[in-house]
Amino acid sequence: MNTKLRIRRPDDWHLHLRDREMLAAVAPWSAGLGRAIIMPNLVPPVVTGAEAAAYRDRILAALPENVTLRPLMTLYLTEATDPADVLAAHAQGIIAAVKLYPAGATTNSASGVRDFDRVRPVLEAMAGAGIPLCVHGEVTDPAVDIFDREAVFIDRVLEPIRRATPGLRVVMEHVTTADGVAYVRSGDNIGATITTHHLVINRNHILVGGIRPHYYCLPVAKRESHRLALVEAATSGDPRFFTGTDSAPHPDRAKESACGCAGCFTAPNWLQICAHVFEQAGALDRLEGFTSLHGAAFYGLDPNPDHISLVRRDEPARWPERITAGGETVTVFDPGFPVHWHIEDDA
Ligand SMILES: NC(=O)N[C@@H](CC(=O)O)C(=O)O
Ligand SMILES: [Zn+2]
Ligand SMILES: [Zn+2]
Repeated sequence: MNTKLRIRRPDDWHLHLRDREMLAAVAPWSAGLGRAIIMPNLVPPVVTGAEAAAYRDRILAALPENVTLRPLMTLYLTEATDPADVLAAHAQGIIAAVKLYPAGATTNSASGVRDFDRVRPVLEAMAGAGIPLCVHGEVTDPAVDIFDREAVFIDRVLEPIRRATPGLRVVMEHVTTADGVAYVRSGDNIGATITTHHLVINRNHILVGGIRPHYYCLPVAKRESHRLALVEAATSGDPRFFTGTDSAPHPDRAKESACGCAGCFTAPNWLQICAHVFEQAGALDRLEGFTSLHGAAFYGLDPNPDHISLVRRDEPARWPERITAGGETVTVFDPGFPVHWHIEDDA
């Protein structure tokens, strides 16, 4: 039997589109979105309003014609960021948010923040203007176990920042722990994105039976009890939790390596997989909130005006195992089970 679910066109509140050949190869896979928050961790990073405007133009040029995707740009916060530039870029509609990477926490984060006191004037300006701060929430202290870095970040960095900057709107990006979920639920002016892959894999998927580089991302997937907390949060209907795929393409050569880099490429199949997760949780009626309503509300935007349909069919949905980008291949995230949800664009 076919089941059809019609929902507002989804948005993605955490997306890596990269640049040059990779941008050209991956952008069409996100063309069905309404809006996407575009991450600024290019090499070199997108630091100024002018750089964000130029990057937005490169993204628009890489998209097929007549697509709906509206890229919402972000600035990469550095210790040298000028509050006036952030405010001007926001006032001109160039940026929707600012991204905080603790220096060294993840891919291309070397220019991130080491001393959080040095960005206080920017954060205060953002709080005053209502500009959200998107946070990669992991400490980089080598003494902290990698599986504890999100929980420790909340106590050592995030809570002090939020106390010192009342009114600052914060998105805890790609939350991966029950601690993160509980923290988001405990406060005001805070939301969280949850990725599709963290809804379906736990740390065993990365390590049991051999090292699976295509399941390695940051924050690293945690134990099963945390995955269950993420599924509960995503499917609960709580508007503080919304989709951020963190689709993060890397060449297979860079992932299948003695020191493989972090990131899962989920743009081609994240929505189909999300429908599966919500179906399994008996929460299909809450899928639209998670993919299409809660994030827009957090960012003060209306839902997209148009709709798509998700149709459950007996035959599994298909997507390529890998795509090519320039001379490289990029492996598409494999959920490890058949997914029967297919997308139909109603636009
Ligand atoms: N999530 C990842 O594992 N990687 C992201 C960076 C990030 O979002 O932390 C990337 O840019 O590759
Ligand atoms: Zn991150
Ligand atoms: Zn990311």
